[in-house]
Amino acid sequence: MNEKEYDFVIFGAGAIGSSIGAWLYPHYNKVCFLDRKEIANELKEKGINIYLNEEKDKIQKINVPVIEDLNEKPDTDVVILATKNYSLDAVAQEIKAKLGDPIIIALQNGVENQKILPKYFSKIIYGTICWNAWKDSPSVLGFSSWQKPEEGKPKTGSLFLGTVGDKNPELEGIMKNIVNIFNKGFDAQISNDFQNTIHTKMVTNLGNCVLTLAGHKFREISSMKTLAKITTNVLNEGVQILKAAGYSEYPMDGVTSWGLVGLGAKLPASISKFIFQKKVKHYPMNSMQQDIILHKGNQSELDYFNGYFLELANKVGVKAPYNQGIYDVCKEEFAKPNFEPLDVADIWEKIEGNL
Ligand SMILES: NC(=O)C1=CN([C@@H]2O[C@H](COP(=O)(O)OP(=O)(O)OC[C@H]3O[C@@H](n4cnc5c(N)ncnc54)[C@H](O)[C@@H]3O)[C@@H](O)[C@H]2O)C=CC1
Ligand SMILES: CC(C)(CO)C(=O)C(=O)O
Repeated sequence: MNEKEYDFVIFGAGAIGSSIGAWLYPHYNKVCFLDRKEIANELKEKGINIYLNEEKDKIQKINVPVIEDLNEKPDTDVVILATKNYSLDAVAQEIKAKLGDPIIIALQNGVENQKILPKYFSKIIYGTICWNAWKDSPSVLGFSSWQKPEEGKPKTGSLFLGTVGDKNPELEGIMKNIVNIFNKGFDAQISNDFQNTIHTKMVTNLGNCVLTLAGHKFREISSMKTLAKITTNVLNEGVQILKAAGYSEYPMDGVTSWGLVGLGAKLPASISKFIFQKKVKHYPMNSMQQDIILHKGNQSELDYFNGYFLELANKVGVKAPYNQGIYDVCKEEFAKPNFEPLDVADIWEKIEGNL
């Protein structure tokens, strides 16, 4: 096949941008990373040091090309946008001003990017990420793969790419070429049903804020049963909202299935906590825990996940008391200058009145 050789810039060398780059760059070298000065400098000096799960003894160092400004790469064909949703508008303006209208691959969780990016760009491919990654420092990256082990194949993550709206044959062709390039380094596939793909993934993201609020993995959890009960009900409401809004499930390896969510909500919490515990092992540290607890920030994607579902619930007339309660508590707690995760019993006390 006659493969087009695109020049890629990964805009945002955080957990997701760095994992994609670390998997791809050794097999396809027309890739460079862009991040803020301090992060860029550390990456230039130390490379990306990547490990799977807790296997820090098997860390792999990959030296990668890094830039601090898009003006250093005026011939960029494709920008892989791997920033959070809350940075997206400013970043889109910068790309527009410096590169015009390149091909964009948007990797955010949620659908806020579908509102923002079409204001600036005409060739947008969206992605749904099926792995969890975190940064111990700008140059040290851990990830958890959800892939079943395959003999002789290193584990990576899986990425589902798709377009939204009317199909544009040129963009579909570009997407196929990009998938072929990505497959040199990691598993990428095309989803012909992108809205259902990203909405299915977002159900899992509804739990991000619960685990952040409760400090899962960061503090003692006084009742795993209560944490499981809250999280499972938050996710189950998400499934009911999506069904009422006409979405259907798009199964992806590692992404919690709607059947399992429903079962978890139906079973007594003393049993569903075991399903919950097994599942969260896939997500050692979700992206919101990284923002709020690890990096001690007060910006998060709460509004683009639970906030979006609450708006949808309102539109389709579905009640979502768990999501509303948790959203309200997170809004208040995450805004505090020195957020400290709450005891799960206190979270329960704050939300149970509204259930
Ligand atoms: N971390 C995870 O496990 C997963 C994350 N996601 C989603 O992927 C998206 C990216 O998440 P992460 O990689 O975790 O975020 P991150 O916060 O680790 O990385 C974002 C990077 O973008 C950089 N950045 C932001 N604005 C910039 C600017 N103006 N100029 C230069 N660099 C800039 C930041 O410095 C940071 O290094 C989010 O929407 C998240 O929800 C999806 C699945 C899993
Ligand atoms: C890994 C996962 C699914 C955890 O919820 C995620 O998407 C995130 O961290 O934002």
